[in-house]
Amino acid sequence: MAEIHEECGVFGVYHVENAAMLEYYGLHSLQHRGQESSGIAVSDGETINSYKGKGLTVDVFQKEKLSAMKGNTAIGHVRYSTAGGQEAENIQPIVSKGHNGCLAVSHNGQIDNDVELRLELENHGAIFQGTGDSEVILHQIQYERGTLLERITQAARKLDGAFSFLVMDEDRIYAVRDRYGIRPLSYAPCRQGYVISSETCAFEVMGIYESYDLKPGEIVEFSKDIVKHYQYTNDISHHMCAMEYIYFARPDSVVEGKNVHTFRKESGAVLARKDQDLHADIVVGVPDSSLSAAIGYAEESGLPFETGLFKNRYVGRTFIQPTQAMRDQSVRMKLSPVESVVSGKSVVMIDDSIVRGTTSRRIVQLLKSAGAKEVHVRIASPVFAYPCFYGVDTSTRAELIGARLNVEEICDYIKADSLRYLEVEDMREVAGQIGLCLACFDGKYVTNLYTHGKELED
Ligand SMILES: O=P(O)(O)OC[C@H]1O[C@H](OP(=O)(O)OP(=O)(O)O)[C@H](O)[C@@H]1O
Ligand SMILES: NC(=O)CC[C@H](N)C(=O)O
Ligand code: SF4
Ligand SMILES: [Mg+2]
Repeated sequence: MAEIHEECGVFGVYHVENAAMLEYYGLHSLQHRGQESSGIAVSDGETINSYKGKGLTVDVFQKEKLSAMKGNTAIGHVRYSTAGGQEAENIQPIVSKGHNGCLAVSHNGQIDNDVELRLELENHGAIFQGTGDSEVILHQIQYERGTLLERITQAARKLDGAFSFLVMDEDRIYAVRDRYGIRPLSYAPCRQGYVISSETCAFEVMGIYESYDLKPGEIVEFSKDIVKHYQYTNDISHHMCAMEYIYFARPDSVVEGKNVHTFRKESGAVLARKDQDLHADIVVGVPDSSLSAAIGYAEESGLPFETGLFKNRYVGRTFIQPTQAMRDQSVRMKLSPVESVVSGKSVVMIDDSIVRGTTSRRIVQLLKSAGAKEVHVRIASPVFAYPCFYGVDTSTRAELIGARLNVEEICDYIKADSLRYLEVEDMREVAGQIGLCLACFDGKYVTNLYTHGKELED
């Protein structure tokens, strides 16, 4: 794979009038998790209708479309593909119409034994529409026997990897989380029903401030206006994706009880404590995802937090651009130094991560060309050296600068006066009781990688 992408977002609405409209607002709040495609499936109690398309939620859905999608139960999805391409067949929710009714599935994460399960299902006669891993979830549920809950339970036990997914039939929604707790999934009461979301920021826009997280290995059933909890396995662990806190999630989201902005601020404070001997004038964060960490660094060090970089909000996330030339151009279009702020100053520049080094290298150059005397780069995460197999579309190991160069060499490459990262142990300290997946930093994958493991050799 040649790109790094973000993740997907899932959102469900159970038993709320005009579910499609609420679903739209939910997906819009999760847009930062995936911008490739957007889709909504609505149940009117008798059948499931879906509509999906490429692009942002606001572009795919118009008011007329949403008003025509009648029903009070819905699931939706915003996607960044990690398995299977961007073709229409892979856009979610994936819907099936079988002899026993309709089913729709929305998935965030990555099924790592997808190749093995797909082969087995095909050998039993399954005909897949697309090439993605998420369709395996739907087929596996259809393949099992018993009630829908029994079929989901059996399927969840066979799926390995990272998954937070929603399954909807004509009158129920099931929310399911993998046994390792890698991807977030929360739910909250909403009017006479419930809403379910990858991130809690989607609840806040609905005026909902109290929500609950699914536990690893849990299935939560929303039916007959009540919530029922089932544990499909007791073989569980807690490995919440550290990158959710570092980069992906919105700062106003609460993940596993911890606010993302607070996590980032505390990470910045840890960086500052390691810099007792550094004499600098100002702290500048790379907008937007590093601003919380920069505020934390400034507070801890006593240095002023300054807006030394201005971001043009209409340029998307840069590390999703397919070629290096496009990435370079995007960083240039996106960020401008504020000369009057940085000129003649020794700057501590905080970013959340270095992936290929494009952003840091360009920004150091921008700050220096605007007159910065020194630029000390501080990264609020450890060295990113291993690809992710859990729902984040990363480069091959060779494309990650942290896999090829040591910290001193990276510092030379980005032409900084000094460079410091956080350590894996620092992330654990900030997370406290919350168990983290840190595999992209330490290479300690929490699951078997099956056929995907060979990508580590690329
Ligand atoms: O080393 P690189 O390959 O350049 O990637 C690292 C950069 O990519 C991300 O920002 P991005 O510009 O994607 O999005 P953001 O505006 O949300 O921070 C991240 O926050 C780093 O700034
Ligand atoms: N980023 C994600 O969570 C993507 C989900 C799924 N693996 C897909 O490619 O559609
Ligand atoms: S490998 Fe990294 S990005 Fe992937 S789930 Fe683990 S912490 Fe998150
Ligand atoms: Mg950034």
